[in-house]
Amino acid sequence: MKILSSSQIKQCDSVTIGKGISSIDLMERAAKACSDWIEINFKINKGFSIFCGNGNNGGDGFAIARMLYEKGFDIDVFIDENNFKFSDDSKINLDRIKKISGIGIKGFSEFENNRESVIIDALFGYGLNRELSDDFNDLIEKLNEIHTSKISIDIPTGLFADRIIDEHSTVFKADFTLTFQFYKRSFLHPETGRFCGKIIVLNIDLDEDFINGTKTDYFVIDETLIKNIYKPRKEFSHKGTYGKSILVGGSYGKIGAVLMSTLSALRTGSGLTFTIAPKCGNTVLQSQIPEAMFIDSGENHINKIEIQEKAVYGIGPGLGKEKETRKALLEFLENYTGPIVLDADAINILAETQRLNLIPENSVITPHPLEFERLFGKTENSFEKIELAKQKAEELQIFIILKDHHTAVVTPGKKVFYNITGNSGMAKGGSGDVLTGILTSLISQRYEIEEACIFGVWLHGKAGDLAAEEFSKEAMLPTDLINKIGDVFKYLS
Ligand SMILES: NC(=O)C1=CN([C@@H]2O[C@H](COP(=O)(O)OP(=O)(O)OC[C@H]3O[C@@H](n4cnc5c(N)ncnc54)[C@H](O)[C@@H]3O)[C@@H](O)[C@H]2O)[C@@H](O)CC1
Ligand SMILES: [K+]
Repeated sequence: MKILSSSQIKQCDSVTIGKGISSIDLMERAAKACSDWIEINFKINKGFSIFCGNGNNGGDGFAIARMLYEKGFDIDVFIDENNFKFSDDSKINLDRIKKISGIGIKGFSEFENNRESVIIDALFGYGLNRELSDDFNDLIEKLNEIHTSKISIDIPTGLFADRIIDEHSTVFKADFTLTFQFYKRSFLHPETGRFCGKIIVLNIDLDEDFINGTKTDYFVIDETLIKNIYKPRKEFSHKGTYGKSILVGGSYGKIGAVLMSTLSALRTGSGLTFTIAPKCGNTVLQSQIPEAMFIDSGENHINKIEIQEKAVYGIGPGLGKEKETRKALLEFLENYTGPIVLDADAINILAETQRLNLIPENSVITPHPLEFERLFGKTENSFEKIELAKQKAEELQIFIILKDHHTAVVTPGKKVFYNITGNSGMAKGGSGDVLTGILTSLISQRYEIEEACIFGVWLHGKAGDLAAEEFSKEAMLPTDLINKIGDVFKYLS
């Protein structure tokens, strides 16, 4: 799914309006999508306090008020008593509710939290273009202190669609954000996304030709995209059809890391799977994963990485940074040109030796925020981090998978794909090792690298979501996630 900027969304709204639907009817469609969703999901709540601004976001609020009232809910609407200048469509919808005697319309200052009503924020949407005034800040701070369910329409008021906010900004803190047609970038970054609660994207049939023809660097990985990428296994095939994955890692005390990568590669469908690890890992690897072949290298840490033909390497899990291991990695990179997945200590070694130029083109690196910083330096915030990642991905012609709550795949063509599967139960040592195995396996099965990255992060998160469902976020382990990979493939096929 494309992510458009606020000015592109505005244009998209205008183009849609230019092609036959009036703006007031488009607002009606948007409000209907919201009120239908609210009716289904807030059945047991009787009352709603709806805070409306003066622009079209407020207009949505007035129309939602009318529709929820018609569905039998108690409604109070609150408006800015110091500003009676409304946008045209907002004014029409305000006039419509003025005719309904059962809907109370009051000033913001008249709001008293004297009943258990759900609060709906229709103050500002994508039209916000400057910091909020003190009056709005005070109102939002007051609303944020109230313990009741809160819903934002389109965007939590105080957030901009596609940029960072000052860290002291006041923002409405929603439990649900009902947003129209597109994710907004700010929903996907940690500094701003924390205000959105659960995000519900409501389709309001904006003009498809405009959306298809609009250029953007930013995308959300959705199931439509995944279903286009996923290649079901062919019946007439053999193990050679599904490639050769070689997982390289492990050191004394950290054999589990490469074990999990290897197992993940197998569970993702790799045809032939090898592990290069030090001898101390032989017994555990061979007994835990009889399907994988073991190639030893060193006693307690890797001292050589053998080059094999037609293989895809995933290097780094549990690797350690011993002098001999560093040398082995650099030597390997000097002599190998195929795509590689580099993670964990492989990334740290490259950062410390500043040998990033050795990474073959079209390789994948999977840094978490701290590893990214070691590689490319500090940034002020996560929006800047994405921009720096785009620049580096292009410069080095590699794919950067920036691991975070919403992991982002950054391509050498400077496209950014945000992942929305996954959960905080995956914030545990070992999850990254699983991702390395999945990615290596998908690339070895001849998925295009970009597709492998997109599919890999989605699959990893989805398996994590299934593991959390069964075991809880607290108790789930990366090995539980590996055991759920099969269920994700079943879900897809
Ligand atoms: N026909 C359309 O264009 C549709 C618009 N929709 C709604 O309309 C919203 C966008 O509406 P608008 O463009 O009217 O904008 P908003 O309602 O978000 O903001 C209203 C106006 O307030 C002003 N403003 C910006 N920052 C301010 C600040 N800090 N303090 C005070 N005033 C400020 C701006 O002039 C802005 O246009 C969307 O988020 C969505 O909710 C939906 O109804 C779908 C269709
Ligand atoms: K809003």
